[in-house]
Amino acid sequence: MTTINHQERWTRVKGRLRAEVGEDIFSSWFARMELESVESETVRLSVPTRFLKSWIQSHYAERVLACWQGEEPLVRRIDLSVRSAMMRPATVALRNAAAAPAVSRIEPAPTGFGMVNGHSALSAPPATTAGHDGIGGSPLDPRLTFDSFVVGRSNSLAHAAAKQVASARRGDPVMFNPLYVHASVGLGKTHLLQAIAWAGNAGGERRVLYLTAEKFVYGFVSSLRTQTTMAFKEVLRTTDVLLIDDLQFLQGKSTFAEFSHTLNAMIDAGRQVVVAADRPPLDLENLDDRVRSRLAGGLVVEMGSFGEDLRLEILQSRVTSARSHHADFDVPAPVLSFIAKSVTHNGRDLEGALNRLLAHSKLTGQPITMELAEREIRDLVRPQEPRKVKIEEIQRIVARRYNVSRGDLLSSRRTANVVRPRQIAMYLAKTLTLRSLPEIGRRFGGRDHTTVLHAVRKIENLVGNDLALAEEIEAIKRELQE
Ligand SMILES: Nc1ncnc2c1ncn2[C@@H]1O[C@H](COP(=O)(O)OP(=O)(O)OP(=O)(O)O)[C@@H](O)[C@H]1O
Repeated sequence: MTTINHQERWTRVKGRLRAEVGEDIFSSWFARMELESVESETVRLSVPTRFLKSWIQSHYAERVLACWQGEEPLVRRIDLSVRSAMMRPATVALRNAAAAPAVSRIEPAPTGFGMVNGHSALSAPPATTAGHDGIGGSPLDPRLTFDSFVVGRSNSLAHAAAKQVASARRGDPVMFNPLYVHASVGLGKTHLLQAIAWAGNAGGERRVLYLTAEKFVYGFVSSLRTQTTMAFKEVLRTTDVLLIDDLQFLQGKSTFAEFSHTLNAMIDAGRQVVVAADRPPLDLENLDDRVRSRLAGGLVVEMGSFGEDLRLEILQSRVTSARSHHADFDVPAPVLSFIAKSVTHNGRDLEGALNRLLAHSKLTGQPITMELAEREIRDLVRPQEPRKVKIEEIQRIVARRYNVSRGDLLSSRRTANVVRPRQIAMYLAKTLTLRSLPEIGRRFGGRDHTTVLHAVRKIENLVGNDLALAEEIEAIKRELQE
């Protein structure tokens, strides 16, 4: 069977998984899962971190297998591995093409750590990290710099804030602390954080530490095991700029406490913290209220989805950088426009699409035509998903429509002009988001989940009998989707 067949099947398996577990769970756990190979009865999949691997294995192994069997009954086994951080963007097509070079060469930092201390990031880590494997930073990808980050409408604020953080000098007043960047999968959070780390390195005087949340957990747990917690804390507290990626993956009660302590200590000492996650601080359900509000208390910036212009610019810049290694790699402008129009989801898919064209052009020597591009990227073209709605937006729009304030909706006021809009907003929060009843209650001024349930039932009943209300709610839904 061809690679493309496997890819198509994999796309359908992901569709089944997405339908079964819902969009939120899918994007938290499976969005970064990639197909490595299919060998008779075994499907090999990979994820970027050990944490994801163990979580998927313990919670979703059977479901993943069942979804595969739904597409290919002969499959008996799923083999899940952790792919190297340095291989992140490679695609199946490229990996299977052994002779095909990557779009641009990726060289692991010789130290294997992302700690940069004012010397070259590729030089040995500072003495404080030596000998404490759990304390080093996470690996940095040399391609993820400010130079290769394309700025557009959806990410310009995050980019400007990141630049500001990166260019500050030791002793400068810290402008936004923490800087909290959130975006859906593949929209450039890691790219931006690593760009700060590389730039911090070039600046030369501050100690910048880039850690994935998983590495933070690992560093903390392993330092407990080897009784070097003091060393771990010392490294964190002698860091000038702490960059924490994928915060939604932070796990474990004692780690939360350590994270909270580190965050407070860093901010109170005027040292910079930058956090990236796939959701806003208030939606990080594992963290306690104080940490959430501390995280929300600096600058919170969302990076929205890429517009077509930005996608095209990213593709053009990727082709230019690929050309420095593969001079004869030529993608005609209409093909680039076609990819920018059709591959709408995220940066990883854009890169995947180009990698496939590059692999094809290297292996066959044939020019890249529109027909070839259409064939190669078929499975990366996904139907438009409805826009994700946030509870704050629901509150804002409902409040405006009923001429009350958002504060009224969250307050304990029980006058009729506030009670009904509040119930409508809770009903919409339950039906349009994946948030649980207790979470919705918390977001509506700390109410009990039974109050939310009552509101949802009440509006459900009313909508069945009251056409005007049903139409009003439909209009609010349309406004939320705009
Ligand atoms: N503005 C941009 N300019 C250039 N490349 C980008 C941009 N945004 C994203 N990319 C590219 O898209 C790919 C995915 O980006 P990245 O890994 O930073 O996403 P992420 O938001 O951290 O995703 P995840 O939620 O999975 O961690 C990377 O190859 C990255 O270089």
